[in-house]
Amino acid sequence: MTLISEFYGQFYGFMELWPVRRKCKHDPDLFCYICGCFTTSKQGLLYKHFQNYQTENRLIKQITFLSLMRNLTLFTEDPETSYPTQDAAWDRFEKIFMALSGLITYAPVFKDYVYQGLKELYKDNIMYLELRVGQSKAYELDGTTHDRAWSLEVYRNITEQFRSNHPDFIGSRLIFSVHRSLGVSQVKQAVQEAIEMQRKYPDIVAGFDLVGREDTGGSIWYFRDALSLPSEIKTQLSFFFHAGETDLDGTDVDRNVLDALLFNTSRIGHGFALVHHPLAKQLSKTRGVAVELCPISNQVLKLVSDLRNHPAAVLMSDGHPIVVSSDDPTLFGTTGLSYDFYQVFVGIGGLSANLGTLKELAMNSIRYSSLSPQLQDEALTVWKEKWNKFVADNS
Ligand SMILES: O=c1[nH]cnc2c1ncn2[C@@H]1O[C@H](CO)[C@@H](O)[C@H]1O
Repeated sequence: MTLISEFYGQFYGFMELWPVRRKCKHDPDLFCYICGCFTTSKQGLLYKHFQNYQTENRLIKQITFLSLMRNLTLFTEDPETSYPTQDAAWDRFEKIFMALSGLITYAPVFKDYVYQGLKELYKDNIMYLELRVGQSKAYELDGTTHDRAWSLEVYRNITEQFRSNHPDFIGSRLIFSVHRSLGVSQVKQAVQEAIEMQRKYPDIVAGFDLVGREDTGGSIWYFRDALSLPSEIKTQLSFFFHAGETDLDGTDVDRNVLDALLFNTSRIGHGFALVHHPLAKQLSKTRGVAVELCPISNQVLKLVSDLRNHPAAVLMSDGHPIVVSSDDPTLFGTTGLSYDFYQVFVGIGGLSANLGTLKELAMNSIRYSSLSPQLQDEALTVWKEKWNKFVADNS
């Protein structure tokens, strides 16, 4: 993650010279990212390159690196031309995820990726992380794949290793996510798996979510049979639904915010449409269901251009519970969470935002986390010490 965002600016000019569409030499029927283009293959072709990487010459290695920079982020100097519509932005966004999947699920890379990710967040003063994880399985070069439990143990072991080197880091918990382009039975299977994993790894599995573009995927209501499974079998699975990430007022998708609340969601991802639904807005406030606000993501994916007009400005002035999140910082060319905090503070909060706003937002991240009340208290104690030092050092 750090690599991509730190080096991107430096190499951007040179990368423009690199031809865009090239056939992959490893599979001439497809285009691929390292050779310079998007593939339609589901898994991406990156794994093929690892097989030959050691023997490639220096120039090829450099080109590989530059191609990765160019193709694996949405960063562009002229977003209005590159992404004229929401469709264009989402199209490229999803393709990048497909390609990244082939890269980061190669088992040794995956372990390093998790560690480097934690390092980058820690450098940005993040003490605790709740991360949505997808369904891709880790693989080895001989073609074998690892099961979900293997990935969960990697997350757990790598986080423990990180904590032993950084004792003030509290830890990370995972939200199982499944793409909303799948069918009801596949989502039901994923819910079943999330229930099993939560039973086996209660310390790190926080719950379940549906991801992907709401405007083109299945609504929460569409998946109602799958999502009812936990209550049918009388078990508990927390939901952290993406809901209302749309500006299509009055559609089924727009009503996802209501259905998320009816399914007792613990937080609402984005909740951009929440202000259009007074009842949902009130329910979410009184139940303490925080909105995960991702300002940079909303801007890049073209839900809002001027952040002063972001619906969250209404939520903030109403004292609605809000947590700030970064969504997919690598893809947006940012790192950590500070960029999003800046946007919330300066853009959405406007002139009435002050030190108290930052304090409230930072504490919300702990208050509305999936940590137990006891762990939240412990985390708040550590956080308060850091906050007092920050204020003292800067006053
Ligand atoms: O802001 C978002 N809204 C909806 N889906 C998202 C967002 N960010 C990422 N993903 C989804 O997560 C998957 C990778 O795990 C991607 O396929 C993308 O659809």
